[in-house]
Amino acid sequence: MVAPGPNGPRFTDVGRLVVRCPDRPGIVHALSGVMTEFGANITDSQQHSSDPSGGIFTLRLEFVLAGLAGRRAELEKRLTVLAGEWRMVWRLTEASHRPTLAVFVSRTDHVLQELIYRVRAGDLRADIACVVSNHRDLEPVAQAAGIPFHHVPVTPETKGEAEARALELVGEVDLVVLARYMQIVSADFCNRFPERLINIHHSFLPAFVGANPYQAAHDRGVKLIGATAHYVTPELDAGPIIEQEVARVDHRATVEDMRRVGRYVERQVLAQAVTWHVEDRVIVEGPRTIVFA
Ligand SMILES: Nc1nc2c(c(=O)[nH]1)N[C@@H](CN(C=O)c1ccc(C(=O)N[C@@H](CCC(=O)O)C(=O)O)cc1)CN2
Repeated sequence: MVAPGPNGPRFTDVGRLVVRCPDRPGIVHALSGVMTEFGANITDSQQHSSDPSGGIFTLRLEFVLAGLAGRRAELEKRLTVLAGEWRMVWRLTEASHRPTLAVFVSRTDHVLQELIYRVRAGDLRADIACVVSNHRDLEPVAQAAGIPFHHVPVTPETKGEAEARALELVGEVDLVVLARYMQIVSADFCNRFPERLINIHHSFLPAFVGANPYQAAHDRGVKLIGATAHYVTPELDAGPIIEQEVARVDHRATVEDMRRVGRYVERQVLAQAVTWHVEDRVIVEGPRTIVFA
């Protein structure tokens, strides 16, 4: 990230462009040519070709363009022309935009607390618009942080209505985070936030899918536990993985020991995934992601 500041560019002049298209020679030249046309200075560029013999090309540019907001429409018009020529899918964002998050929780607070801390510290450039929970345990946490808290109880019989109520309360946000929210969400919920719904699963996927992975890990006698942040799909814990981490345990670890050690892994993994997402560093390619960290 370009370091804005007294000697750096104005934050409002920093833009990001993410591009995906069929891979062929000349793409980088064409894109950098457009940047040059507008007098934009490319400050960071990362790219990936899925197959050297011709697959999918993915690129992420950071650039500085004086008066970006006022020239955005003109730049988007030019990129639209280029996209037609190269069959590109593209996304342009202004680094000064602070994405809004809705965070869904149940009873455990460590992941929510991590997000609140990182927003307050300025490490996560986003704003938590609301917290939604099927329990009231974490209402004091949200209130202490000045974040609206919505209690939406869920029972097997009322799951559909509860989800509709939650979505109505959330409204339009940039990203929804399931921060140890212990409810399986519907396909409709997933489709409302395509590639904008992130879950933290408390195991090193694909191991131990489901609601109680630490018990399953203990029963299996693992020597490593872990956490996985992934985009949410209707299939449980099977969405594209964004970030993972593991921690060592041994024969002395109880299930509670695993939960305690795992909490520190979960909070780090989820916060890193959300940070990369809001910085436009994660691109979904089929069942996997490309992360331009
Ligand atoms: N559609 C999806 N929904 C959710 C996913 C997902 O990948 N796709 N991840 C889960 C999180 N999770 C594990 O990380 C998880 C949460 C809950 C359950 C579960 O069986 N819940 C029961 C109710 C349990 C209860 O009431 O205490 C259920 O929903 O019927 C499994 C895995 C979040 N949602």
